[in-house]
Amino acid sequence: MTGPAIQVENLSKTYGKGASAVQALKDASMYVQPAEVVGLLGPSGSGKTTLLQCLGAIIDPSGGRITLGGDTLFDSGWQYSDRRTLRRDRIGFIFQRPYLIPFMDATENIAILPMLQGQTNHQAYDRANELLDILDITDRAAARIEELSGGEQQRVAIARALANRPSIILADEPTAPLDSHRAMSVMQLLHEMAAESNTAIIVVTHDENIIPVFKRLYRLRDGVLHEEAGEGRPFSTGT
Ligand SMILES: Nc1ncnc2c1ncn2[C@@H]1O[C@H](COP(=O)(O)OP(=O)(O)OP(=O)(O)O)[C@@H](O)[C@H]1O
Repeated sequence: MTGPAIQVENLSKTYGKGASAVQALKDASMYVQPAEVVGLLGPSGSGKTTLLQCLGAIIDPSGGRITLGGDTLFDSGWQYSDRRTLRRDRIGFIFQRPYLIPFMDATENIAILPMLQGQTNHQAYDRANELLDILDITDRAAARIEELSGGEQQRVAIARALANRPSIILADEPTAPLDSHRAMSVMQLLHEMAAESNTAIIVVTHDENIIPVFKRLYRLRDGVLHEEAGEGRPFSTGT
């Protein structure tokens, strides 16, 4: 193993200044190994979204260090001027709602990112078809987004997050809109995808049903991050 996919050291984030300043992250440190899926828990307002947005290079941390696959991304300042390209090429995002492009079909929604990355249409569609196959939704490839169920849409969103083979995926409550059976199958898929593509995945969740599947967890309280051992409960087969 070559070291963590992502390493965070003493990350802090303060919103605002003076009397109205909010210290949303206080010296947060964490790591995720390649192919590992970790949970990120914490009550509302504890800093989960702030941490995810710092890791996703969406907002600026106030201090600390973020290393992605050995490359320093942030060290008291961003080390990459083109953070849009950094996000597109190296980080995958899965949100609570899939945010798919409604006038494109499932395949096009997945192929668009590799095409933006500069791959040929042929390569991008090959990758999209491969992911549709792995995620077992090939039969819905040509469906418009509105014709897909919530679970199918979330599978397409997972495929899109994997399309550019990112080293890390940030998932913000990916199972929130799903019933418990679909939520568990999305979690199982995320674990399979992590193992298959050596991707590190951080899953923010409030979902009590899925918390037992994590082997390792981080919990935020008032901006302070702690590591915890999880149950690592196996997925039951045949569901
Ligand atoms: N843009 C902002 N400006 C000022 N304060 C903010 C901003 N965004 C978040 N905060 C504050 O930072 C703290 C952490 O917020 P954050 O959204 O990261 O929490 P969270 O754990 O994701 O909450 P939830 O589970 O409700 O989404 C909260 O006190 C919040 O009010």
